[in-house]
Amino acid sequence: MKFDKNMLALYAITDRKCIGDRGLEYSVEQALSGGATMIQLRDKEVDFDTLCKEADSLLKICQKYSAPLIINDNADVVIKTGADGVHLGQNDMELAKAREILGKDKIIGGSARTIELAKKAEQSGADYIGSGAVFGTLTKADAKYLGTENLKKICGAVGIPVVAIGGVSADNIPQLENCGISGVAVVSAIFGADNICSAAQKLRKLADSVIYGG
Ligand SMILES: Cc1ncc(COP(=O)(O)OP(=O)(O)O)c(N)n1
Ligand SMILES: Cc1ncsc1CCOP(=O)(O)O
Repeated sequence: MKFDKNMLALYAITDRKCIGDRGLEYSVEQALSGGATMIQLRDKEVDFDTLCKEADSLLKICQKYSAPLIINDNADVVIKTGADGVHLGQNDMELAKAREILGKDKIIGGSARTIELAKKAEQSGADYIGSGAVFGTLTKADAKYLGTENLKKICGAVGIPVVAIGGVSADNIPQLENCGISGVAVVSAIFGADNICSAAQKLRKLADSVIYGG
C-alpha cells in the first residue's frame, strides 16, 4: 500500500491487556469502524507463528477499511504475511536495513524522541516518526516523558510526518494544536475504552481538528 500521511490521523495500536477477553479481531474492527486510520499490531507476548496468524486475520479486516496494518518490531512478519509495514524502535532492526529488505513499497515507521534520532530516521528511509511519550504513559514501562515543546521541535526538524504517542486521550489532544503533528498514535484511550468504537470516533474528530483545523 502506498504511504500517505493522512493515514496517520488516528493510529490505533493494539494491546493484549487493554483488549482483555474482547478479542483482537473484534476490537480492531471496532476501532476501524470508529475511524481509526491505521492499525499497529503490537503483541510482545507471542511467538513468531502466532504473530503471523494474528497479522493474517487483522489484514483481512484492515483491507475492508482500506487501512494499513503495521507490525511492531518485526519485519519478518511483514515479509511472511504481506502486512503493509513495520514500526521499529531504537532497539530493533536498523531502519536502513528494514528498507533494504522490505523495499520501497512497504511503510516503515521509526521511534525518535530527539531531533538527532528523528533526522537519522528520516535519512535511513523512514516514512514517518512516532515521538513520545508526549504526555507520559502507563502502557509502556520504559517510555520517557517528552512533552509538547520537544515534540514541536522534532516536527519542525524533519520533512517526514510525525505522530504523537504516549498518554494521548480526548482530554489532551487539543494541547497538540500547533505542534505540527500529522496524527496521534493511541493504545489505552482506544483499546482500554468500554466502547472502542465510540472512543475512536471521538478521538478521530479531535485529531482531525488539530491536524486539519476546524
Ligand atoms: C507509532 C509508534 N511510535 C512509537 C512506538 C514505540 O516503539 P518502540 O520504541 O519500538 O517501543 P515498543 O512499541 O516496541 O515498545 C510505537 N510502537 N509506535
Ligand atoms: C508504545 C509506546 N511508545 C511510547 S509511549 C507508548 C505507549 C502508548 O500507550 P498509551 O496510548 O496507552 O499511553
